[in-house]
Amino acid sequence: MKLGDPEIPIEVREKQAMAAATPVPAFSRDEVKVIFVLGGPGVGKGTQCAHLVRDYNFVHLSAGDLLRAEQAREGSEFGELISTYIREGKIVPQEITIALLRNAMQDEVKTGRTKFLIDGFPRKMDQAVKFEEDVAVSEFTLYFECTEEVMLHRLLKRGETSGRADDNIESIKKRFKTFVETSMPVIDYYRTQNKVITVPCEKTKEEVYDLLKEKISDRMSI
Ligand SMILES: Nc1ncnc2c1ncn2[C@@H]1O[C@H](COP(=O)(O)OP(=O)(O)OP(=O)(O)O)[C@@H](O)[C@H]1O
Ligand SMILES: O=c1ccn([C@@H]2O[C@H](COP(=O)(O)O)[C@@H](O)[C@H]2O)c(=O)[nH]1
Ligand SMILES: [Mg+2]
Repeated sequence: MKLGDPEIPIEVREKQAMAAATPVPAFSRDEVKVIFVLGGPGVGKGTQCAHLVRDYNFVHLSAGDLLRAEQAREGSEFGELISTYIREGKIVPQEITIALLRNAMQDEVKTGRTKFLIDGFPRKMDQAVKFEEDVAVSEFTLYFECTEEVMLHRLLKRGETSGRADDNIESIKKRFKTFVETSMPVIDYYRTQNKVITVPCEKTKEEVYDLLKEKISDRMSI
């Protein structure tokens, strides 16, 4: 049976037509530029993204922030699930996170903003594959690197005021484990494609940003 075949029920033909009309991925590399921002918990991804937004007019989409907003949204059917996954340092099923990212990107593209820093995503191989198939192909990945000792110190300090349910020692240990076991393979995967720019993050925020700018200076015309 072919698309449009009159033997196929009308509802099925309508669905086929809609699927055929939706481009895959939703945004081409001409329409949007996507940079993934990865690194261990508390390494400074959000901090460095804020600098890039200030200086280069990127849209900063933190997958964690989008999940926290969805968790807090009244009437969300995923609120409890997200809350549990975040506390346990586990990766929320990709369908939820990708839908949130896709919607947020669509809103921005409508207003003409097309350069995205996607922070803290993809954290698991299935997310990487599905996002690039369905939403957009990334230009490259920024990988912020630091020792666990330094990250732990930063997270515990942030936890004094952040109010985040996962800035406590039990959750932090679980987040580190998830990062090593589940997220590092994503970085390794993009490394095999020569799409990773690694930035050491032990120094001060300003020193890290100077190094970051140096490392991406030839990519900022995107
Ligand atoms: N280079 C740095 N030196 C010292 N403190 C830093 C540095 N970079 C970030 N911080 C601080 O460390 C904490 C974590 O930074 P940030 O929130 O940017 O990390 P993150 O990678 O986005 O964390 P998460 O993975 O939990 O979202 C914040 O309190 C931030 O102010
Ligand atoms: O793609 C993602 C990104 C994040 N999560 C969950 O959110 C927390 C917090 O993320 P931050 O980037 O540290 O703000 C993370 O530990 C995961 O539980 C996710 O599931 N999927
Ligand atoms: Mg963050």
